[in-house]
Amino acid sequence: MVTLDDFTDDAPWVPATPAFADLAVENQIEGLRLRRLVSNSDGRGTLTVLMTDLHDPSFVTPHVYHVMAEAGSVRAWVYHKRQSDRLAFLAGSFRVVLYDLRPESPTRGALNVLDVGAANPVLLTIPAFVVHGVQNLGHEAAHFINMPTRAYDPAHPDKSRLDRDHPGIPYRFG
Ligand SMILES: Cc1cn([C@H]2C[C@H](O)[C@@H](COP(=O)(O)OP(=O)(O)O[C@H]3O[C@@H](C)C(=O)[C@@H](O)[C@H]3O)O2)c(=O)[nH]c1=O
Repeated sequence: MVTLDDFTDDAPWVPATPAFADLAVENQIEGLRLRRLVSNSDGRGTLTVLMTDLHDPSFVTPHVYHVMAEAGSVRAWVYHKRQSDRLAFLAGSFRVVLYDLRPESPTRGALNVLDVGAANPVLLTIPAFVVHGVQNLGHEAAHFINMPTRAYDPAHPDKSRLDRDHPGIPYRFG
């Protein structure tokens, strides 16, 4: 008869590559943050930590959701007034486009175009009022995770949208 004492405890270990290292973005929009996601892989597959309060008590989330994006699909343009988005891309091939329309921002007018996903696994923090859009560049459905800083309330959805082809934004999704 097996008992709990028959199990072996994992030994303490030190990660070879620290997760969440900050990555630089050219002409980076103020408040935008790009951090490296590190996958631990073995013969069974991979495990990737998307967020943890282990080293930073503020690095937690009240709300997590999964987005399945059809091939070629575009989610644009949108901003939030009360939350930051924290988007985890670690599979597929996505283009994230950000545009700074904040009147007081030191980077007002800046456009950032980021290609992320399996080839560039990142956690992207998008501050409130920063306009953004996400496109699945791949030829099959792909997935990303959002862990915003506030829970989504259907009674008060925090989502402000503009048509993806609006001429006022200097980017066109293909
Ligand atoms: C965000 C959210 C949406 N929903 C519902 C509302 C709607 O029926 C469906 C799709 O929601 P939306 O149209 O708001 O999601 P969408 O426009 O696809 O926005 C997504 O795309 C990227 C670019 C983002 O920036 C995120 O805000 C993410 O929500 O899911 C929830 O039930 N819970 C949630 O937390």
